[in-house]
Amino acid sequence: MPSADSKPRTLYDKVFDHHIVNEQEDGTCLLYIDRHLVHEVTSPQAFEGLKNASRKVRRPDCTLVTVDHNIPTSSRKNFKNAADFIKENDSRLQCTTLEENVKDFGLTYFGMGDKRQGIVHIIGPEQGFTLPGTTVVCGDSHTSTHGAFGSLAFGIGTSEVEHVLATQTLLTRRSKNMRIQVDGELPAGVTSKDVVLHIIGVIGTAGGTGAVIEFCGSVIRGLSMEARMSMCNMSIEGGARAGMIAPDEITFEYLKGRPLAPKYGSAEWNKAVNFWSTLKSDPEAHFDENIFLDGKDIIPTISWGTSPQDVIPINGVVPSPDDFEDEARKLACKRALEYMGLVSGTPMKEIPVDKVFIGSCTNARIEDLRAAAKVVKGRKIADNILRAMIVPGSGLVKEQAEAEGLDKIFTDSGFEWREAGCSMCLGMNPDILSPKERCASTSNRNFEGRQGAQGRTHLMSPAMAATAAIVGKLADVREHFVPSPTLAKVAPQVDIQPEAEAESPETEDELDRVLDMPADNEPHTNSSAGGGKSTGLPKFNVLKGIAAPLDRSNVDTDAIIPKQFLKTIKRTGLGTAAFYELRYHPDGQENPDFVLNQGVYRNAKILVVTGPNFGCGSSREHAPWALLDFGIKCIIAPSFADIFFNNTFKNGMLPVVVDDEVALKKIADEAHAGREVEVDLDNQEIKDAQGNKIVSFNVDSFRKHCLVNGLDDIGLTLQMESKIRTFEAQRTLDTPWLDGSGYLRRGNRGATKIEAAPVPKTNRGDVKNEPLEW
Ligand SMILES: CC(C)[C@H](C(=O)O)[C@@H](O)C(=O)O
Ligand code: SF4
Repeated sequence: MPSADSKPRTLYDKVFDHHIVNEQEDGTCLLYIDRHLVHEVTSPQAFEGLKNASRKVRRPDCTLVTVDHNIPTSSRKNFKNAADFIKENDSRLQCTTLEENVKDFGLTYFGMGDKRQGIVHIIGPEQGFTLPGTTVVCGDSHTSTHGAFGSLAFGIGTSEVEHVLATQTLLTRRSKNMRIQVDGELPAGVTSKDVVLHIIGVIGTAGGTGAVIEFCGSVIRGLSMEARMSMCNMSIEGGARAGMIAPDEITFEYLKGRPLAPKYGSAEWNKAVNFWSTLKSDPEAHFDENIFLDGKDIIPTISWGTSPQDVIPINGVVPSPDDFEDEARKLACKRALEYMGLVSGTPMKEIPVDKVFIGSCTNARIEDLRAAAKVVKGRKIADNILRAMIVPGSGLVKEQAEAEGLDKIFTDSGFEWREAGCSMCLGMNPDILSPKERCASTSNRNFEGRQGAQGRTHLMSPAMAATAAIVGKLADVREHFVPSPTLAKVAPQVDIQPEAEAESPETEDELDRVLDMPADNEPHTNSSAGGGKSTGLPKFNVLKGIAAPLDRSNVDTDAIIPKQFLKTIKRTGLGTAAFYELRYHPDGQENPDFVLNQGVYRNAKILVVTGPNFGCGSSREHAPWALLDFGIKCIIAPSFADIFFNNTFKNGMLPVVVDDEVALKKIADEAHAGREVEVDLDNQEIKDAQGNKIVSFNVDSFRKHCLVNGLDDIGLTLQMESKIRTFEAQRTLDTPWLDGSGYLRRGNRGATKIEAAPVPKTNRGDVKNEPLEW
């Protein structure tokens, strides 16, 4: 718990240090994970890996599972089971596979028949599963949401999901510290969504790369928990590994009475609050980067383009490529305007809207629905609006909203009142935009095709989306409706009080009791030798081959592999899906202009990207899987988004950062000329076809060691068993409330019973012996 020395530390440093199980000389840390959230899209391959290696889930009591991305949001009045209810074959298969896995591994699951089901980042906080000072992970980039509680919460890829399931730890490195301080006060009508969109406009989508952001200042302190969650949620859109806010009275108030939080008023609660109150940055703590903003300068903000950094105040005009100095930004602006069907100079408020979506893990909490309902109450949506949807973030949010009569307000004004799920945020279910439809959306990503092929997304706050629905155009909530204080400052606390099943200890004596350990009161240990073996990886030493040039910046993982291909339960066969929207025209014909459709590049082994921030956006490991299946084993770029970067190593691929412009140009010239390039990992050099060195590159020594020896890091981590056990024993003493309680207790009492669904066969390779060595 206490730091090794008394150097002033940031909130992030404190939580990180508190969870180190082991630290290697090169800075690779084995971090203990307190909370693991799981959903259907990024878990099937992880569970399959466990099964192939005969491994168990180490801490079922620290794992919570739900379905959210694929499920329909139509009425569940006649719901019996997922297998009958979900009409699309691949979506159904992914959900029933999850249900099978939940049963096989004895995990707590909120399925579609359970009102606690919802978007994974809504239900974690709602249940009190997310607690201050914890490490929280999920195979989902918006895990950053949970940082609003002062937890260190970040998205991981599927290989890392498997690692956490098997070991309850993760191999990671320290991030930089970035502080974003928003002081002063927000003008009326401005919400936390406007603040975070404004911030992303300031720092850019790569601004937080390699860093954890701490949001602070009087504006942040004045926000409700829900508003704080919306902000931390979108730290990933600013490129950060995570976003954090120091816990305070508002946090503790929110946690009171939550089923999985320590019982309010108990000795355990008091002990927890004492600990949580220490979780703040020391006054002298060092931040690698500081951004200071004044709340009064922020006005309702919306996006105009196809990246979350393309934002503008609602009273602005559509920008022109000439507004940007940087060549890459000029090009990106031109392309975005074409895609969005916008003309430079058009006032934003003159742009008509076709559809309105109020939902997603950013803005589908009760407070968001209240803010939208205030705007639409007694008014009708405009005639030109083809469809307006409200998708509550969870069954409990829906129930609460209905108890307050919000559903009636929405349906009276012409909105559809849906069931909980991710819905049109990414359109993995039937809720999608048609080509060229323009949507006012409270979600977090406006990438090309995000809400439906050729759909056009404008990001904004719930009050602004509701205003757009009534006006029929993008509109300023402040001009149309008298702003209420709830839009500006602290909104009322959430009233949701799900039936508590927790039996928190009442006395100090009970504090050393572990409530929810597996039957034998021990974690489910996976051995590193004998019983648990996993697939090794092919070795990576020297790779020589054709390099395909890609002259783009901020290539997002939605572009590398669109959502429709995420419904697979396999890791292989995704090569045809790589860059799908760029490689194929809407009629299915190849686009001859895209590099991977041209001559020698069809056999490229290396991708040379000349713009920064490759792989930003979602955590989908399907992105490296698709590239690998296409034949690409190495990507060279000036910079990468953090999660994508990690995911490539886990698949025996090598991402190489070349930020020297001259060297990168030389490599790109070789690629453009169709000549081979050699990536020599042993010597850490990139060479031309003749073997002449172009540039040296850096790589973490542990990662290199794993790549050149083809090592699987789960096997390596399992050798740390005694250290993990020692850590867990100390954790039980220091923070006993983190050992599962309530419905997470032994035997999963309280969790929904799952009907068996057959597990289809998949084609992951056979288990074979792996080399084990740190
Ligand atoms: C499916 C999942 C991997 C993805 C993410 O990581 O963000 C999704 O939630 C998204 O919003 O694109
Ligand atoms: S960003 Fe959208 S798709 Fe991703 S978890 Fe949140 S609601 Fe679901």
